[in-house]
Amino acid sequence: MKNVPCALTIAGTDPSGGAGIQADLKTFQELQTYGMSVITSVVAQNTTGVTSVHHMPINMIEDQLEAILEDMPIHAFKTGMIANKQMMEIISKKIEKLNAPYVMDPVMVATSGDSLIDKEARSFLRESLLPQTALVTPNIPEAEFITGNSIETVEDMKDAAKHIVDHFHADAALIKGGHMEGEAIDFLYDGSKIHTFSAERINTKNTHGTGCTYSAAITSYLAKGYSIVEAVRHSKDFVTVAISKSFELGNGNGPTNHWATRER
Ligand SMILES: Nc1ncnc2c1ncn2[C@@H]1O[C@H](COP(=O)(O)OP(=O)(O)OP(=O)(O)O)[C@@H](O)[C@H]1O
Ligand SMILES: Cc1ncc(COP(=O)(O)O)c(N)n1
Repeated sequence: MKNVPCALTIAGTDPSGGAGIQADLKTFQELQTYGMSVITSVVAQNTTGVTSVHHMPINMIEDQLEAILEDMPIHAFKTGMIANKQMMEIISKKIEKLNAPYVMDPVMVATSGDSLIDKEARSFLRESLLPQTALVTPNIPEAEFITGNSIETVEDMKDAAKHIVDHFHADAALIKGGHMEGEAIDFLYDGSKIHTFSAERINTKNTHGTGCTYSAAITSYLAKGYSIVEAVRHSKDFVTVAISKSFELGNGNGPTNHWATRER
């Protein structure tokens, strides 16, 4: 079979299968996109939190990227957890060669509250990687860090989306409202217009990996050639169904159900 959409994730791992590389590959597979992965860090974690982290040596990250670049087509790619500035520098150097829409999930802190990237990396992400993105998908605390402004209302969320595009030169910004009260409402600014995506809030604690799953779904749709607005629209449905049918597994925040859309 030729002309299969191919998507790449560059991220950390989750052996419990709900977040990181594992969530991304499950999502790519569900959306019939050929999935590939570059591992930045091996993270010992589960639904209750992170116990330890082992960072890949920088040359291993570079070699993994080169192995794919030399041999495989890439129609869209995403980044998740990139723990330090040295990793970001090597990824930044390859973006031109990757030559495909870049979706950044600016992962900083896990649902469990554990910090996943260091302070220097947060600044590098904002100053150097963000301007190269087709879309960035911060949750509220991440958007607050990027803009330096506090976000309390939906108007603040819309302002943050505009601020990220206008000042940090992402092509588009999607501010996710999972951490707000009430409706699960997200705002996308694409440089010309604010688009609103909303869903009823599902009463569950099982939200481990929602951000990873959402950005992986968007990457799949971009690999298939959808516009940013249509990719976000379909992915919002995908993540909402995955949360509504989430698994009661583990003792902490359980994982979402990546195959839920199939059964609808
Ligand atoms: N309880 C919920 N019910 C319905 N939708 C939700 C719920 N929680 C989060 N969402 C939606 O899930 C998507 C991910 O949003 P969220 O703000 O939780 O991202 P995140 O914080 O990056 O995720 P994570 O929890 O994986 O770190 C968004 O579309 C958000 O609106
Ligand atoms: C490797 C990795 N990447 C990202 C997350 C964030 O996901 P969540 O906030 O849902 O735990 C995570 N826990 N682990």
